[in-house]
Amino acid sequence: MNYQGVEEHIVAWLKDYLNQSGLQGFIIGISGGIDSAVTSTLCAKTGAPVICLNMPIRQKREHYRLAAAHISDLEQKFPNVSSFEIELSSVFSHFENALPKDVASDQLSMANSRSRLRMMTLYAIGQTNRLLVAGTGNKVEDFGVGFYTKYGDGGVDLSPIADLMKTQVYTLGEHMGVIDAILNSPPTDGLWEDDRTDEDQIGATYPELEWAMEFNENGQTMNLSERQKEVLNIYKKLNTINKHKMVEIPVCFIPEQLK
Ligand SMILES: NC(=O)c1ccc[n+]([C@@H]2O[C@H](COP(=O)([O-])OP(=O)(O)OC[C@H]3O[C@@H](n4cnc5c(N)ncnc54)[C@H](O)[C@@H]3O)[C@@H](O)[C@H]2O)c1
Ligand SMILES: Nc1ncnc2c1ncn2[C@@H]1O[C@H](COP(=O)(O)O)[C@@H](O)[C@H]1O
Ligand SMILES: O=P(O)(O)OP(=O)(O)O
Repeated sequence: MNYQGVEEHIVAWLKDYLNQSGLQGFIIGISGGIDSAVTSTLCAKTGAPVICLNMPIRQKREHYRLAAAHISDLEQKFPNVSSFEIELSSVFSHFENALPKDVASDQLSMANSRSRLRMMTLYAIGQTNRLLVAGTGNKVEDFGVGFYTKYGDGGVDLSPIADLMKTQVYTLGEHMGVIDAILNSPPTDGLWEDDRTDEDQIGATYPELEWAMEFNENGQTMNLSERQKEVLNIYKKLNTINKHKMVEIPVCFIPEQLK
């Protein structure tokens, strides 16, 4: 892949969309992971105003530090980048306390609620400052395994890196000078009370999932190893149960004779 060409293409695409939208710039949540680091760097390169938000929710110290280090690096390199830190832990605790006990103790529901609280915050600050919310999803997460929160980190205005596989996002990040600490840290959604990585949750690495996505799309026939069969099963299962995130919302159309 021609990474310089890809960088220039995405930056031009962002500028073009921004011009057509009539808004002023971009806002992005920064987690300390590679996707938000690359997306924010691409947005910064448009020269338009960019706000980076660090939004800890009972965050692991290490994730918080990585996000802060990336934001500081970007602010030093680009005068059009500014940032806020919005501590959401107490808001999240109030929300938890307002919910029925069985919901508040449902870890998956609460993990996704963290993501939705961040989405709400991005749109609040974005609207006041006339900014587009930039999405950070990549191709294998968004269109392969659907590994994101519906209307959480999936609730965005535009998706600059959604046609790049996760491994390509890493290489683009390296090409654009994203800090080593982020390039070297394992992907994690940081939505849980423990330290689980994406690989722990999914049961396969991103390179394995990318292989499965391509294999599945190309309809190849070959002898598969036991591990390849296992990975393909994981991929197909997630792709199927999360299909609803990859298609348009079903609309109940009213037949003409009933109108
Ligand atoms: N990028 C990341 O690494 C990242 C970011 C956020 C979340 N995550 C992970 O992604 C996962 C998200 O969990 P999830 O997918 O269960 O939550 P989700 O909220 O994204 O999707 C589940 C919801 O979708 C709806 N739904 C389910 N089946 C449907 C169907 N057939 N048709 C229409 N709607 C349907 C229901 O409202 C259900 O509650 C978690 O494991 C979380 O840790 C990863
Ligand atoms: N702590 C965070 N602060 C700001 N934005 C965040 C934070 N954690 C996550 N985000 C945003 O959500 C997406 C997806 O995050 P995952 O870590 O992959 O779940 C991330 O790219 C940020 O934009
Ligand atoms: O979306 P991010 O930036 O949190 O990246 P990752 O999922 O690799 O942690």
